[in-house]
Amino acid sequence: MNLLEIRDLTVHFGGVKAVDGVSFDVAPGEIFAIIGPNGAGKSTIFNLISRIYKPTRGTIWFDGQDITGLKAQDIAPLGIARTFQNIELFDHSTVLDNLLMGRHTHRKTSFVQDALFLPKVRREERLHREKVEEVIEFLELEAHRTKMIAGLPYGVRKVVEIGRALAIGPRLILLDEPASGLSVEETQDVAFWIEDMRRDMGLTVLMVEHDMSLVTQVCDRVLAVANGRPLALGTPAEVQAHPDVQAAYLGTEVTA
Ligand SMILES: Nc1ncnc2c1ncn2[C@@H]1O[C@H](COP(=O)(O)OP(=O)(O)OP(=O)(O)O)[C@@H](O)[C@H]1O
Repeated sequence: MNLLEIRDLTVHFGGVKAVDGVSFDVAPGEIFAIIGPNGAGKSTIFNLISRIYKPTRGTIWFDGQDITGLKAQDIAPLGIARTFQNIELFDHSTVLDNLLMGRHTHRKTSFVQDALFLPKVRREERLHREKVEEVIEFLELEAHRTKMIAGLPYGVRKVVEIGRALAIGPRLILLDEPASGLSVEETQDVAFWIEDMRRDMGLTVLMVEHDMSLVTQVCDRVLAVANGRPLALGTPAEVQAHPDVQAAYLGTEVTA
């Protein structure tokens, strides 16, 4: 069974068909990319999956459940985490606190229990900290754990953004342009982490990315979109060679 099934996904903003009849499946353990020129509708597909936008038409199924009608806050507890193109962290909190905030979606204790700091609360708190420490170790963030986000270089903030999503403990992670603004070396680190997310954490990865060298290196399959419409679906090599994809990119910058 597929982990994610998207059927005929469509959203119109006034006269703009931002996403128009997009269908694709993502298998458990797959690393899948959505590519396309600027304004193609890639981030809008992410916003539809994470229920920030309501589709005009179409359905989204996750792990056999129709999630099309769910609220945005119900998505993370199901096991879907995401990063944002424009990093969304708390600038005046530490790396550790930002990652711990990612865990809040799992809080099972009540406000009163928290205030009294009962054994159940202490146990839960310990579990959250253990999970966050695993993420810090995985992403090699030890040197930055008590630093404020605001003072960190862009490349490190980008990694913390991935960490915040991982701290949720998802089964599916949506990465919105994980390599944008990164150096070649930093992008290579991201490539290794994405592969390790699958191998060591059993994650399924859906990403939007412009950097075709990263896509080619890590992705099993790619969906190309333009003007909200699907253009081609297949391996990175098949999609890159597709005439409609090449035509869509004509006159735009593609990093290869
Ligand atoms: N909330 C919104 N209201 C109106 N139009 C929107 C909204 N969100 C997206 N759009 C429009 O939908 C289209 C697709 O935008 P989207 O951000 O999904 O593209 P993208 O492929 O992610 O582009 P980029 O690679 O530049 O990030 C654009 O024309 C955009 O202006």
